[in-house]
Amino acid sequence: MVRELLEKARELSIYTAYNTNVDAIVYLNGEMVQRLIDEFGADAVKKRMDEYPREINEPLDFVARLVHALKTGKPMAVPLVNEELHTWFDSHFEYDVERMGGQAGIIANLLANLDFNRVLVYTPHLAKKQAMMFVDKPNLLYPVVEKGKLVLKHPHEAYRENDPIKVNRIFEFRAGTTFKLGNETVTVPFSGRFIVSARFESIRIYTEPELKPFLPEIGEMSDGAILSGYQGIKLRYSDGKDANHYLREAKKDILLLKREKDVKVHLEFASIQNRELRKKVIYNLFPLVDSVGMDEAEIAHVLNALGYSKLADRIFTYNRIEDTVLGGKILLDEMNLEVLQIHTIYYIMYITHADNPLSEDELRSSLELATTLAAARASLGEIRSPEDFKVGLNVPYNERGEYVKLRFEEAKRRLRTREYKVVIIPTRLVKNPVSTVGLGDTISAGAFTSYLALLKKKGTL
Ligand SMILES: Nc1ncnc2c1ncn2[C@@H]1O[C@H](COP(=O)(O)OP(=O)(O)O)[C@@H](O)[C@H]1O
Ligand SMILES: O=P(O)(O)OC[C@H]1O[C@](O)(CO)[C@@H](O)[C@@H]1O
Ligand SMILES: [Mg+2]
Repeated sequence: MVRELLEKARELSIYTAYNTNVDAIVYLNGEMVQRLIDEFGADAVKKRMDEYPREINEPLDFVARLVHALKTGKPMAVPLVNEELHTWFDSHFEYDVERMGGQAGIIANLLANLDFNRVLVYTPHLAKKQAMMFVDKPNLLYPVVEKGKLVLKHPHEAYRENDPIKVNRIFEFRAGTTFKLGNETVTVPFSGRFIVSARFESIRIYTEPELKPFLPEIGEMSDGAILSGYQGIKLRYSDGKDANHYLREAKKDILLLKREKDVKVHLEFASIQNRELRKKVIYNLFPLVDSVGMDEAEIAHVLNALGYSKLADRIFTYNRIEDTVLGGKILLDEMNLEVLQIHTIYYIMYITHADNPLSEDELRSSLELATTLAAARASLGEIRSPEDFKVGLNVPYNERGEYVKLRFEEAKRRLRTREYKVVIIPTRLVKNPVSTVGLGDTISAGAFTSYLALLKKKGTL
């Protein structure tokens, strides 16, 4: 069933924008964390953890937020705003791997390798190094404007020498890693990643003015669009531009994509530390898109920005299904989304209104496809061909799978869910993943494209 669904999804053409970067990955072990804590002293680290810096301005901010992420085992991302820290990072870490990062980049490579009909990827900054991180597949194209016309080229042929390049540092951590924080012994509860996201002036999230008039044409030639990277917008820039400017442009982009045809748009949410910016992204963009995807830390942050701080704290601390369903319902209704997808370490959930054309079984099969793809990527590091999907089918559901289903049935009984379709599946969880960064993007790409394929089968796309 999921295999056939993947076949169907592969017939689609997808547009994806905006963010790409280089992910420089470090695999953390206990000694490395211990050295960092010892360098600054446990007391200083704890004090800074209490202050909870939302940006990385100096090394101690990084160590404090990293240790906090390790204690909770939650996927977190914190912006690096001080360019001078590159030297500090480079003197402290050797990068084990460099690979394509950014939702748009990861999703483009994934869908291209799965042999989708066509994957059109747009990123406003395409330096040669970045371009070369795109896979060499003929179905992967980048839009350029030549002599007033839209031309589609492979990213390898479309790079611009002088474009800036953005490097994010990814710290992969594994469940069971231990270290001491003063008298306390910390054991990392879940595997995941901590992202130090580069946030510098030179990187902007937008569509170049020459390309913008072609967005309706791009929308028309696509079955769906997956947009992400808004977390990279800064509140203010030294040239006087601000987040309001970029968000207004982002809204125009979505409306332009939908102008000739109501192409379905999925927004992949990512962590936004700054509450003001988070709120702006949610209020400006969520009402314009059809589908949103995010992880458990992100739904908690979103609900917090919408004023549901108690519920947000509960989700962040306990990750209870009942709270996530409640939070999901609130978000679906307040933003009037068609579909909301939440991925967590133990389960993935869809929430739609009751009039969604897909049945609960169909929605579940879309999530099955998503977790199977993520399991394949976690096992292999990369999905290089449609055949790799099979690897995911051999990964068992996580050990809490039955418990997840039980708690979900309980939650459904307790909460009013008649006006909604809520479905949940346990994740297929790889014990020793090659890496975890990008697994959420993989889930969302698999979920959204299979959702579209199912709509198409029903004649409602
Ligand atoms: N070891 C693993 N095996 C399979 N799936 C995993 C594994 N670890 C995490 N996942 C899935 O990946 C998701 C991570 O998503 P997210 O936090 O959005 O990551 P990213 O933003 O880096 O893509 C988790 O919610 C979980 O469903
Ligand atoms: O917020 P940024 O800096 O665009 O980075 C997004 C990060 O999220 C990922 O796309 C994973 O979801 C990473 O590859 C990347 O480093
Ligand atoms: Mg994510």
